[in-house]
Amino acid sequence: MAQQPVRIAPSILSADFAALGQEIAAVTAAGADWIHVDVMDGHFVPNLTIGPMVVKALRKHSALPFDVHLMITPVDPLVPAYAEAGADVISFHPEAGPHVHRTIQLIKGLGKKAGLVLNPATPLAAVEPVLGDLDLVLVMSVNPGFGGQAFIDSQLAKIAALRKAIDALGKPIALEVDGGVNAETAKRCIVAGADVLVAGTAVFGGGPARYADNIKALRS
Ligand SMILES: O=C(CO)[C@@H](O)[C@H](O)COP(=O)(O)O
Repeated sequence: MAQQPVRIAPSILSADFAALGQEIAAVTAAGADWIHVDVMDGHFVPNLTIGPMVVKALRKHSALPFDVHLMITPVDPLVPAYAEAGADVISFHPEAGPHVHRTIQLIKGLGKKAGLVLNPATPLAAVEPVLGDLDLVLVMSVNPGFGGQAFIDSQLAKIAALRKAIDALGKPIALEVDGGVNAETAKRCIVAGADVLVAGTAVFGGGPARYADNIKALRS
């Protein structure tokens, strides 16, 4: 399926954690398309963030799709809790469990969209055998764990190769990029073929008065 109009998914990792409900409502009003929720377990990645109870509590603050990126291992035991909490898209890493295809089926069986995430050093080959089973592929353009890192240019070639593979399949698989995305790198991601941009610093920087302009700058 051809590249879709760009959707902007603010990463709430860069929001004010003391006011997450208001932050989500504010980016929703400012024109965001999805809400990106980074779930980190403290050992798959060196940071600890958001449990399913928090996702459930946040759900009522926006009607936008919740795009939940699970940076946890093992992943399968916690997928049902995030599905029940209100995730719409659930993405995981091929390194996070022994049976990638089974995890995709688990997510889809719960009525959710399934995504696979490629770290900067994870090759394209990790997604190829299951590409047709996915609703989304997320290319990490930083090593996951923290916001505010610099975009890794070498990931643009991976995005371009995925664009070709998705177009060849002709399926509506979203191609998402996350990490160091700002108005300048966003352009290069879109040219390479991305159609969902995750951004933390570039959306939440400057406070709520800037959110609408920040989102517009990324989209344009
Ligand atoms: O998942 C992650 C980091 O692990 C990202 O979602 C970051 O939260 C993006 O932050 P910026 O690079 O846009 O500041």
